[in-house]
Amino acid sequence: MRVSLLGTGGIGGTLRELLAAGRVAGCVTGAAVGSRFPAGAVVEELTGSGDVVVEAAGGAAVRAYGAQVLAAGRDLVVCSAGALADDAVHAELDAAALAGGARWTVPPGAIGGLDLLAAAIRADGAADVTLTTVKTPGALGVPDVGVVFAGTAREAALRFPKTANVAVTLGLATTGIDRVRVVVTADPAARRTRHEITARTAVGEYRFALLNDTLPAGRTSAITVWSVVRALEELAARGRTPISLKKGAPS
Ligand SMILES: NC(=O)C1=CN([C@@H]2O[C@H](COP(=O)(O)OP(=O)(O)OC[C@H]3O[C@@H](n4cnc5c(N)ncnc54)[C@H](OP(=O)(O)O)[C@@H]3O)[C@@H](O)[C@H]2O)C=CC1
Ligand SMILES: O=C([O-])CC(=O)C(=O)O
Repeated sequence: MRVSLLGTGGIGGTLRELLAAGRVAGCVTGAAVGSRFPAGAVVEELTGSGDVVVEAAGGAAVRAYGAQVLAAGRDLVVCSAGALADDAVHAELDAAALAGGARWTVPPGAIGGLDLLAAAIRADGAADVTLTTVKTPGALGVPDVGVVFAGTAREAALRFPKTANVAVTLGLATTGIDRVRVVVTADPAARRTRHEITARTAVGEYRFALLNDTLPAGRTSAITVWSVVRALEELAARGRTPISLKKGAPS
């Protein structure tokens, strides 16, 4: 499977190295496009030599190119899940995927436990899901310390468009981005990014604590790269059948 990369920063650049080194089973490098690539030629470059495109370039890139990639019949792995806090973007990707006969998916990225939570919320009864995130003020882009945000996952994505992707991913996988509660704390002493997910469901109570090393730039959890690797390997093994989550909530 040929993998094209939209974004060549922390995630995309590392993926490019892993693909070149043969570290992604069943996958080879397609195109790699950074922000200086001529905008009018991006989609052709990505789709011309890729069966699947990994977006690791930010919400604006999802909006600009995501639907075009899908409409061209190429699968899309979306890292910048925060863009999906805009329902119109979500609907646009769905429509383009239908038109192009392609699939799009959001890998778990910097969090986990979503398979269990997506199962548990299907049981009859109420479910409360909360994400508590601790990052450095620098990673969050805030001057303050302590609790800097409390609200829904959708609100978190609006407040932190570059660094609340996991909130939206959790929302999509579970009770929805308007129901999942998010608390964000800025801690200058945080040596790792901490995400804690707690869920009370009809069939049990769950707590996942994730302590992630970051990529050198200090914001993105390194595990995100490996989450994409796993998603790509599964896509390759299953002939581009999507296996990661997009929407875990029952429809
Ligand atoms: N789902 C998850 O769990 C996680 C998601 N993320 C998200 O993944 C995305 C990538 O993260 P990361 O790699 O750390 O980010 P970086 O900032 O390190 O890299 C982003 C890359 O995208 C490029 N880029 C920006 N705009 C465009 C564009 N319009 N067209 C093509 N390339 C573009 C940048 O180019 P240039 O350097 O020239 O500006 C840069 O190479 C971010 O949106 C981030 O928020 C991050 C962590 C976890
Ligand atoms: O959700 C995000 O944008 C990124 C994040 O928290 C992480 O990498 O741990």
